[in-house]
Amino acid sequence: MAVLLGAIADDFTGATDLANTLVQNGMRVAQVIGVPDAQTRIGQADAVVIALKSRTAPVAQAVSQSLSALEWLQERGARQILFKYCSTFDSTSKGNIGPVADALRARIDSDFALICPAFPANGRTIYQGHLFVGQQLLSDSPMKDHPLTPMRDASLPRLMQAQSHAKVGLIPHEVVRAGAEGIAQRIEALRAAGVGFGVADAISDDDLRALGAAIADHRLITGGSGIAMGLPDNFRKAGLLGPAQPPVATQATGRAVVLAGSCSEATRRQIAFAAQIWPIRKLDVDRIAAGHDVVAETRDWVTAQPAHLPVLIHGSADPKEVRQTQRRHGKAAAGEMVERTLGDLAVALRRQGFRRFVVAGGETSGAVVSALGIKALRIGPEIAPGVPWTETFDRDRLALALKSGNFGQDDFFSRAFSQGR
Ligand SMILES: Nc1ncnc2c1ncn2[C@@H]1O[C@H](COP(=O)(O)OP(=O)(O)OP(=O)(O)O)[C@@H](O)[C@H]1O
Ligand SMILES: O=C(O)[C@@H](O)C(=O)CO
Repeated sequence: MAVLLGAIADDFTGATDLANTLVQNGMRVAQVIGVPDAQTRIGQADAVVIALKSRTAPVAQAVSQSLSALEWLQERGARQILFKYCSTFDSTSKGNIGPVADALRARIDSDFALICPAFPANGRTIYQGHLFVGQQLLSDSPMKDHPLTPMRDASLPRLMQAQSHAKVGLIPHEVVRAGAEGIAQRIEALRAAGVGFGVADAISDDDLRALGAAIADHRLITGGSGIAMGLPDNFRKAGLLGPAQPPVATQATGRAVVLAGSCSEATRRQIAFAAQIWPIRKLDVDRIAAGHDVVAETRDWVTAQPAHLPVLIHGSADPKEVRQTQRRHGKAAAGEMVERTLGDLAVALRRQGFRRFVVAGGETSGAVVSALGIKALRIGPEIAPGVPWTETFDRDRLALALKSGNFGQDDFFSRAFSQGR
């Protein structure tokens, strides 16, 4: 059976977020890690989400990986392609959202694509082209201090225009609110004016569903997981998608660990909460840089903890400390050292019988999932908006929850291990 929707996600937590939305809206979804090869089995899937680690990769690499992913999806007959990026539009003036979207648009030969990172359930809304995080403009939110992609502007048309060769326009809320027909007319007008990308305002799930209905025949869509909400219904209306199946709980049993690399405010609050109930340990970036075997030291510390409790290991630090660490070691190197250490730790802990992993942060999830050699994930029940449990297909099952840095309640980690499966 051909794939209906093919998605290319620029990080791993973003991929599970999107896969979760599609599962919640009744699609069978396979999430694959990296561009699949001929051997990758995806089972019976209505949608395939390819998780890349391209958000902060060099531009040329992000573009070429995304085009390879596109080719694989097109070979499987995908009717519609969704380029999934972060609901906080994580990028720099060089990219990678603009260059990847430009390249996909050219390859698909689509003259117009939507830009809509809105995710109202997690407080990301768009009004007059400005992205809000809760009550704050993106540029006033904690995203201004992100270790890799600090967001210092909230205007999506301006952010996109700096990265893309195409003309960028706006579909304002008054049009979106009026429904799918008006949205389609506005898109036609933008197209006629030579606009290649249209930022769509959206402040509610109803807005996202109206947008979804208006873009049923678009071959390329770009946005956050929210814009995917209305897409399964388009396939259902066209008689291509069967009735919804509820997600199946994960089966993995074994010790539980949280590996956190995200430095977001939400993750730091979640770590502080977990510190009251579980053993937790912070990685020392200077010791990693000095060549100490921090993986072995941390693994030995884990072994000494009570086996019935989850443990939490984090690189995460507040913005001031992150800045100081970056000054000492360089921005990319500091991030890479923490990611590599957490990835190697995941491998060491799997050898010690750990089977349930919560990973905080998109880049961090990329590092951990790659180190564990995971090729594909099945999507299980939702723990919090945008974060499902997932499970590997192998006989020696691992359950993983890949948590976007900013997502989840303060007690997310304990919720995940107690109720999420
Ligand atoms: N103490 C630290 N000093 C410098 N960099 C750090 C430190 N701790 C973590 N990092 C790095 O910060 C980056 C955090 O990015 P990551 O994508 O994992 O989280 P996030 O951006 O909050 O999550 P998401 O992408 O899901 O929104 C990683 O590269 C991580 O290695
Ligand atoms: O859209 C989001 O906020 C998340 O899915 C994500 O991409 C975090 O890395």
